[in-house]
Amino acid sequence: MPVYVSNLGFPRIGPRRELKTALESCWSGKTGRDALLETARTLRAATWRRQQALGLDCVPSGDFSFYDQVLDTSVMVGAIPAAYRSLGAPDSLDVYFAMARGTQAESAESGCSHGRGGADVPAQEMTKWFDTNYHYLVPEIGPRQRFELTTTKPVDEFREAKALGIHTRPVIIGPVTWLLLAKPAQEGFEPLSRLSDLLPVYVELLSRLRDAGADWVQIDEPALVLDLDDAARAAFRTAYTEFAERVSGLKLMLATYFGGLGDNLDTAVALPVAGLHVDLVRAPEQLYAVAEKAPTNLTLSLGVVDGRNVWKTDLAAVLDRIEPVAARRTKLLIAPSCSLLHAPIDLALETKLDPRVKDWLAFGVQKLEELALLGKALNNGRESVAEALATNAASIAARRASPLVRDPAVRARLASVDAGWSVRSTPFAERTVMQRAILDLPPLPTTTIGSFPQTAEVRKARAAHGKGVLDDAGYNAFLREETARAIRWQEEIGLDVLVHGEFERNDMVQYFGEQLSGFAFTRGGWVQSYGSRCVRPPIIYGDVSRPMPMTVDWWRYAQSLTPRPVKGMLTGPVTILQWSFVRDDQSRADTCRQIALAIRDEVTDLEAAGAKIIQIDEAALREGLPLRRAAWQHYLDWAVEAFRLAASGVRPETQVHTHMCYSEFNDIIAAIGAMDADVISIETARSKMELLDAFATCSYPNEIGPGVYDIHSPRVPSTAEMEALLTKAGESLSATQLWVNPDCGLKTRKWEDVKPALENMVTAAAALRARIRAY
Ligand SMILES: Nc1nc2c(c(=O)[nH]1)N[C@@H](CNc1ccc(C(=O)N[C@@H](CCC(=O)N[C@@H](CCC(=O)N[C@@H](CCC(=O)O)C(=O)O)C(=O)O)C(=O)O)cc1)CN2
Ligand code: MET
Ligand SMILES: [Zn+2]
Repeated sequence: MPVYVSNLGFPRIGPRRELKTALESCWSGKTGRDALLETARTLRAATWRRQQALGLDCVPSGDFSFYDQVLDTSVMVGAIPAAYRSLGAPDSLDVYFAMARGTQAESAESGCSHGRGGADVPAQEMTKWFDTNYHYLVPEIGPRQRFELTTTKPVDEFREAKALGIHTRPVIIGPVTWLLLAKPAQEGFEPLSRLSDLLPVYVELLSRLRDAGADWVQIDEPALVLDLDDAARAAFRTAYTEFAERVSGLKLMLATYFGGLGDNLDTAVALPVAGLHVDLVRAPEQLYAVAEKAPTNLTLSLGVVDGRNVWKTDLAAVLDRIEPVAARRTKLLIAPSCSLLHAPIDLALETKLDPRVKDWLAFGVQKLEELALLGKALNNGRESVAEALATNAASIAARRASPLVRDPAVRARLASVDAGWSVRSTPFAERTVMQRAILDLPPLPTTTIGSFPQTAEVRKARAAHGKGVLDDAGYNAFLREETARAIRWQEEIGLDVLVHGEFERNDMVQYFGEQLSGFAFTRGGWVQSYGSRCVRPPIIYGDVSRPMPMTVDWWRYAQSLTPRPVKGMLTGPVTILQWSFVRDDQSRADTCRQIALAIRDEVTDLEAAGAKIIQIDEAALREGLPLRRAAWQHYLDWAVEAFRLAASGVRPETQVHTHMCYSEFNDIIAAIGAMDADVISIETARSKMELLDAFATCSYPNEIGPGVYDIHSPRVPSTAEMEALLTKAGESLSATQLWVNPDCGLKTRKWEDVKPALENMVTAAAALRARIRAY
């Protein structure tokens, strides 16, 4: 039996972000719904045809989404909270986009929204998909949730492909993972307890897929790589036994990814499914155990090409490992480790990359080419593709031997770092006294997280500059004007600690990546982050250093305009690491330490230029946490150490801030304390300050700015709302500890929302100050 070549999912944004453009155009009312549907159909067709042309035996369908695949699943099974149901038919795009984005902002926007009547409904909560920078919309499940098949999206898309003559393997999210990702609609409730009510909907869906002609269905259960309790393991047995008993004539490929099955392996191989996909990139060591334990009639899908990174696969090394398995097993597939959702689409579009580095890379399309090649080598012998294998081997060898990846100066410097480099010279209790004397801020000082709106004008100017249409002088003058306006406005409304606004930055990671040595960056290597929002993660291919100051001139200019302190604004080493494609030839910890030294240089340069406050954002610290608890401590040790290495080169008078968003702090509060930032700002508005419990319980000693303004929504919070949140914060923390700020940066918002919101925030802080003074 041959080895089949398959894919688990392809990016849906389109090679030129066609879906982003169509979505935003529709949301803004510029184009209608039909145009959006048409773009989506065209993209799906092109994606299927392309994969078929690449020689895949197994092309996925159902991996398309207008916003998020978890939201698709929620809507499909009817998990639509009451607030959204009044906005339209449950299977309509009105309801779908309302769940994704809330409704207040769109009340003025026509195209995609009909009959909302100015409803003010917030979006569903968004959080990170496992350890990726992709966000999903969190399902909300209560005890009375009625499940019913509300859309037949997977069936529709299967038929759509079939009509084009392409027989696909539909992809759906499995019921157990979906329930484990859900949050309870009321405290103390366990969404997983609703499994038996959910299963009939899945049975109906699977039956319909079979009736439509599907023979295999890929059912994603990445939760199988997490630490699971007995109840969760039992849920897997219940669900898949039910499917085996109630759906005949359909084979399920149970897909696991982002890690090894570990102690869930016995559970997984015992499930009555026809196939099991395992991630052999994150967990290569599990190949032996999986092959050993999997019954011979279980089709194995081996994830041998990295779906989470951009490096060419060492094809000979993969063949060395797979050939012995292929010789012994008859039912075998090869695939990417996970869906290609997390990879950029096509390297061929990168015309400006250093050709030496480009030769080491494979994006989504190239990864599928690698798989096709591996399939030929396994089925027809390596000699049948000898030339292609030799070319691949040459690229792998060139990268390994390249002087581009090693910088002796960086290595020598890192070797000379001693423990003293990552400790502030003075303890916080003494630093804070010195900082207070210098900064002379009122109690409850107000500030923002850094970015101000990235308006169309700002992006256009940058695009024009990139194309050479706007020269350096013109671009700089434009950015200075934006910055000056932002500074003036912050002074006017009475913010205490100002920011320059980050207008010069395309993205908080890419901006630094473009200036650091050892990094490459792409023109079109977009990856979806959430909805229509995308990022171009830089590629770290070599040792990292900072040839020149990166932010000092912008800071200096902004500070020259005002007597109030302007924060120096940097992205921290863990976040730069986490949101880049990282080299796979050394540990993440080592790469992170190199970045930390580069940021440390920037920190000390900002201080030398006169900055009294420097913020080092570590937005991704929590998401970098390994999926398995056993690996946490090791990660936290090196991640915190890297932050401290970046932050500790300054005098005690210099105040170091950090910022984190989307963080569940309870589990990692000790590590956050160990970062020893003088001030931390965190996202707390949506959770109504619940996050602060962790800080209060551990008597967190340093200063904290709990976000009082949810920036992910265009809604303008009232003064009373923010005052109430601050009062609540004051109950768990001391007033001398508190700062007042939004949840996160304001780059995705519009000035017309930001202005009243921040004015209200300043008023709320003033009201609270007055109350404190009255005591
Ligand atoms: N890397 C990263 N990850 C993160 C965040 C983050 O800020 N950065 N924040 C959190 C939430 N995630 C987010 C991810 C993306 C965006 C975002 O706003 N992305 C922008 C792109 C940002 C960017 O790179 N902008 C470039 C390119 C802009 C662009 O599209 N230009 C046009 C032309 C310009 C025009 O005419 O409009 C083009 O190149 O085609 C720039 O400003 O220079 C978008 O999708 O719209 C926001 C939040 C978590 N993860
Ligand atoms: N300084 C950054 C900003 O304000 C921090 C964002 S965290 C995703 O945009
Ligand atoms: Zn943030």
